[in-house]
Amino acid sequence: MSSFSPRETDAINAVRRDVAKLHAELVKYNLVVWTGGNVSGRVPGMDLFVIKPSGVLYEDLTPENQILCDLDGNVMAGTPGSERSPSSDTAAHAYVYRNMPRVGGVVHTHSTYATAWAARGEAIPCVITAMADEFGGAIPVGPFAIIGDDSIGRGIVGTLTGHRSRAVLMQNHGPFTIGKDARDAVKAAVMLEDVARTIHISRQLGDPLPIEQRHIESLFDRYQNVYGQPSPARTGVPS
Ligand SMILES: O=C(CO)[C@@H](O)[C@@H](O)COP(=O)(O)O
Repeated sequence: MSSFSPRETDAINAVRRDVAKLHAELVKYNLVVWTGGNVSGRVPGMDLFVIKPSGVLYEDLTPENQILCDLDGNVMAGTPGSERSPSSDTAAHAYVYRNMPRVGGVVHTHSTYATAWAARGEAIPCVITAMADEFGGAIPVGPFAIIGDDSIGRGIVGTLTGHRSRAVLMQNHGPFTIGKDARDAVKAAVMLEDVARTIHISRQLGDPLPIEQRHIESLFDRYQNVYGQPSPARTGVPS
């Protein structure tokens, strides 16, 4: 039986709420069919993460039936949801959290266009400014890996460590995305599918034109550091 302080319990429950709610975004943006995707979130300050239960329909997901795991992917006994099996990809998510300490969220989908690129084992070239903004360059391909052990996680970490992209196309399988938190990882999955579709269509019409690296650099820097509303970190003003 796991026991946590009130502060730890609050932190866990906040991630449970976020992760449960964020699965609806996968449906909203047509990134999944049936139960074919998953979201997880690291619990800040704890060696724990929350992930969806395997095979449960998105409309049935609640904060209480999310599953709390340690960074080895073991379910924390006696915690809400622990009576169910965690996502099939729990080992992959856990491997990412163990080996990429700045990652706070992981998402996996089989979104159509990104998965079509993954089936070809082809990186998505950075030929539109939206990709430069969000990913800072091409979307890389990770190795073919069978679900069930650390293989997929090793492929994600091996591909994305030191890479600006928050998305990787696991060959013959589909996209995995990472972020500073679960919401950021979901955003990466949404934006990935959008650029995968656009560039696929462009390729049907001809050869897309490359963007000079210096322009990719300036676009990425602007989007990551200027775009949107001033953040408290930049202004010190609480939101
Ligand atoms: O890709 C796969 C299986 O190959 C899984 O991620 C997908 O079916 C979702 O499984 P879970 O419901 O998260 O266990």
